[in-house]
Amino acid sequence: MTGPVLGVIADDFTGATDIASMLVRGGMRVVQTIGPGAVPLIAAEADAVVIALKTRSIPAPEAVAQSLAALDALRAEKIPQVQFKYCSTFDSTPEGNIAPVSEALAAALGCSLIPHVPALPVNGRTVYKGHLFVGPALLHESGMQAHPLNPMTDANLVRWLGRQTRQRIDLADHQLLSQGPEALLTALERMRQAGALHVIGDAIDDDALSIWASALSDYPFFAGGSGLATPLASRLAETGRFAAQNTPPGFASETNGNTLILAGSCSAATLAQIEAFRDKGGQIRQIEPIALSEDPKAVQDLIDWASDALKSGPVLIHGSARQEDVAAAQRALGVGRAGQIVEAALSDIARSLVKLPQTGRLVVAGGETSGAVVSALGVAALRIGTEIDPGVPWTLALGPSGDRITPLALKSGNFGGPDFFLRTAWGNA
Ligand SMILES: Nc1ncnc2c1ncn2[C@@H]1O[C@H](COP(=O)(O)OP(=O)(O)OP(=O)(O)O)[C@@H](O)[C@H]1O
Ligand SMILES: O=C(O)[C@@H](O)C(=O)CO
Repeated sequence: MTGPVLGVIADDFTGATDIASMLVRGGMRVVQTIGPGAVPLIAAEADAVVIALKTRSIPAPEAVAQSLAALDALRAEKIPQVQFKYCSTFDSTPEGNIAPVSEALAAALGCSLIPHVPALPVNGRTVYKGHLFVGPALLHESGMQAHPLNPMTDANLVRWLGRQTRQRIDLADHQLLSQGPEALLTALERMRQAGALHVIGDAIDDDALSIWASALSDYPFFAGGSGLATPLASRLAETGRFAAQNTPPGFASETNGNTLILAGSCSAATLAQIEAFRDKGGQIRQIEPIALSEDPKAVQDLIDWASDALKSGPVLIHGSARQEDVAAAQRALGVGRAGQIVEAALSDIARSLVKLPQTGRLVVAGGETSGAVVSALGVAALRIGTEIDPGVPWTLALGPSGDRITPLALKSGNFGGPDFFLRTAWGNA
């Protein structure tokens, strides 16, 4: 029982912290690295290593190259089991990147079957007969059909993945799962022998995920969301692969100073969390990309305001805006530039404020936003601590030589309850 038993390659930053948190729930000590560079530095202290990449929306050949480099880092640590983690809403386009990346990783590992388990029931993402639901709605009627980068216009995952590959795709459906892990394993082997490379897995609840976890506990490679992580970790502990721990570190309470929240996500969940913070009388400012593009000094003004405001309480700064305001900014500046202006401003604010004694901890909302802020702060790795809400843990951000940067929470846009910011700002998180 030495060294990590599971390695994860995640296609975005908040998705990486999501699965890292789910593995902690299952009793694992988990570290997350930003890219593969810090893996040799930190892997030895963990049961699972999660490598965060930013490959979800880049061209497939680049995503494949970066994912293979991450796999090399995991193999150098002799980690026996690997998951490719993608979004529980299967975020991808007809070009990829789920099929190209998973196929390249499977080939490098000598695996001829790729089980996919995207479901995350705790956050409402379930798969039935190969169709992905978000809460009560089919994926393509859930709002995801209007996603700016990867509009998800078909809930049938076998069909959707089929647009990304010529390989055969089979379905392991709910009825098969109900026969238990042995029957599932036998069926997977039969599908492999019949020529399938990919198998989309149903899972409508945590019981189904436990069956998947039992069936896959000896599989060297599989792909999917973070839902499988807790039951898999429990299964690996039960079978003696690592010694489970029950008390993850609570990094947020280790510092004085107030919470700084930076939000770039424009998701419904994040907008509601911002309103709850405002209703509670929290100190709050909005940044607007059009105004910023005309007055670059505005960022410094905000930094000056926030460094003072943080002395008396938590602060929230958001680019996040309603769809019509985002659309207006995108029309004026272009989609890419509008986003970059917000990301650059939030990154500058984080860089300036994080080192002040009045800043006790940092919360960032949104995957792209988190990627920008984490890069600006020079974060190389995160130790994963207690869970705030499903898929969102407190972490301790470390620099390239293991130096402490700040307690940090990275929140996927749609994750967290309405009081998420309140709890990170005023405690009980
Ligand atoms: N007012 C605004 N106008 C235009 N773009 C904005 C505005 N506010 C934020 N943005 C941009 O919108 C994008 C939001 O993406 P991000 O990945 O951070 O959130 P998300 O998609 O909700 O999160 P996740 O990927 O975790 O689901 C960022 O690039 C951000 O800079
Ligand atoms: O799987 C999820 O839903 C999240 O971890 C994520 O990747 C959101 O972008």
